[in-house]
Amino acid sequence: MGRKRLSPARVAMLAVFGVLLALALVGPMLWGDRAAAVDLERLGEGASWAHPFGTDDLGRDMLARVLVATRLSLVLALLTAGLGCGLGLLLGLLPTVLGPRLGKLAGSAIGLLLALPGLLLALLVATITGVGATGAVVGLAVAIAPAFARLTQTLAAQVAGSEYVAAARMTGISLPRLMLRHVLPNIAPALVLQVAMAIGGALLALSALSFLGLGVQEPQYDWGALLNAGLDRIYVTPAAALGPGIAIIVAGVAFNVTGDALAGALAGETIRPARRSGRGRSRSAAASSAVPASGPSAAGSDAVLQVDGLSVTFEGEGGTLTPVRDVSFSVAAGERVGIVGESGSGKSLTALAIADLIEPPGTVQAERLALHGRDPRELPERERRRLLVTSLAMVFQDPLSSLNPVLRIERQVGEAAQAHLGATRGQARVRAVEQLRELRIPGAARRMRQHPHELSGGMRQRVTIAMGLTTRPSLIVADEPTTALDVTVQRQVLRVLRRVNAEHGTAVVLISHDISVISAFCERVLVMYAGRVVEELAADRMRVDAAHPYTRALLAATPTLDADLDRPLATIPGRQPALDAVPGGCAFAPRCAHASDRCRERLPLLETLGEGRRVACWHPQGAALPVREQEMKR
Ligand SMILES: Nc1ncnc2c1ncn2[C@@H]1O[C@H](COP(=O)(O)OP(=O)(O)OP(=O)(O)O)[C@@H](O)[C@H]1O
Repeated sequence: MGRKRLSPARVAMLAVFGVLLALALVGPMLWGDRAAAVDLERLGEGASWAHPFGTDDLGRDMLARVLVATRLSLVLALLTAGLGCGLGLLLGLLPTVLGPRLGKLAGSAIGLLLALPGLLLALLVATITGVGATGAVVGLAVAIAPAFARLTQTLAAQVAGSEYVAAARMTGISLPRLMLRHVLPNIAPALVLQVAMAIGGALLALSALSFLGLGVQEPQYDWGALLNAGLDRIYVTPAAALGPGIAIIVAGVAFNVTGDALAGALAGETIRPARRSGRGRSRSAAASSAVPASGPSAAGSDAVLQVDGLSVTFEGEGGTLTPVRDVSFSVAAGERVGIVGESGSGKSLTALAIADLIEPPGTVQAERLALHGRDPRELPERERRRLLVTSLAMVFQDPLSSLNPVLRIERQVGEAAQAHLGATRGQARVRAVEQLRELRIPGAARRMRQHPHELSGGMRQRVTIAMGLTTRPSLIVADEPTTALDVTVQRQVLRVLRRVNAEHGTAVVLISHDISVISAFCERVLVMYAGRVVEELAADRMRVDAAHPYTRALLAATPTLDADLDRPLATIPGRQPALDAVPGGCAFAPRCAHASDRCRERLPLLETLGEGRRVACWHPQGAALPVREQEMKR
């Protein structure tokens, strides 16, 4: 990324800002005596060579007083903005930190404070704390805080909902660390600009209060107090008011421009917009975790993952939606299982539920949801988090939004090792380089120093996989990991996953809407439709064994090497039912050529047809399959 050039106007304002800071530092030392020197022979004089801004009522040089007042004016403005923004920051982070219920309360409190007129609030507090500089600073700080809190709240909510924060949460890091490392750095550029504007605003407001006699009191003086003194004689000797007036305006603009430049520089260096998937909700990220060498025990089964009766529901204003219904499956150690289905069939929510990443108002119900035989929901919070973090790695669709834009690769890849294996920063770094090398990422040591935006899409995805593998996971759930990548890079990424599976025996659940990707990569496939698993079968037998009309339709819509190129590809007529209109019987019935009245009225259960083979259909196609009567279950 090329460095953006500053415009001449910005450079000039930055120079002015520097001059103001220098004046604040040395002004009172250089001109303090002259500013305090009373000259009874030159009372209230106009502009002259000796006194460019004239003199005040006691004959003191106005220019010297304006220069000396720079320090107090700036210090008070900085204090006000610092206090106000600090209060606002704490208040604004509360909704994110406190969780949904208490957070809502904190959000309402911010709304209430915002509704109060700022100036009234400032005057009220200033009256309580007493007229003077302290009262003005505290009063204005309280007035600034609510707006800053609302901005912080909005920005933090955006970042907290991002995939890289989900990824960081999967590493099990503590809340303060999550806020400090992942949330605050990403909202900083917008906040810096706001702080700079708050300083400029505070400068004006403090000057106004001093001008009204409510701010700085004699013998101290700031630009506002000088303006007050000069304004009395504005028609006689306008220069006396001009000096402090110009100082206030120039300083206000300089702060705003400097803040803007600083925010731009921060944003330019750190944040680039996340590439959206273009498929509704963009979801991608890498969440990482892994199993330690000892790993959780398989508790009498070699299933890495066991899911029984999993449903995900969302309570909304229009009622309850259940996008995932009664999903059951297991994954054995070292197995490669695919989940395929059209967009909206519930694949990703299934993955998120497994990783405990469903956010309220979503809820997860399951008879069993066990990793290595242990159901995280039955464990105390710390153990639950640790089991998840040390058993499961997730790789999502868009690698750019999976990675925290402000952190170097080394910090992100090493994070799980630091948080859960007790690795020091140095050890985590070594582990991270090893991991990148293991994934054959060229120039691993150099990559470690880079930020996500400096890597190509495929490289980023490999880094997100590396994040997940740092602590040797026994299961990787990869949700559309190649959808955002071009075909060549897709192949490289799948090859990486395949190698990890082969070399470390890591089980992989690969989620995709592309049945050809799934059948090429996986050993076993689950086909999902409208939130349910409708068929499970061996990947290499798909074209022979597929019994559900939906699976067959998906296959027919995928070109094969021996396909007749003159014939158009088959498409599946109709569309999946909306979540609030899933029919009572088989959800695929309205699109199915074989549907009967029974299909429309009664829900077919997922029946076991043999080892690793299940189908939920009243009229399974292909080889002689029994058509079973089943109980209706919704
Ligand atoms: N937070 C939510 N609130 C309500 N509905 C949701 C929420 N998240 C997802 N859904 C809905 O649940 C259904 C299943 O979503 P999911 O993302 O699991 O589908 P998917 O099969 O992974 O599709 P895609 O590949 O497009 O992501 C969709 O209709 C989706 O709109």
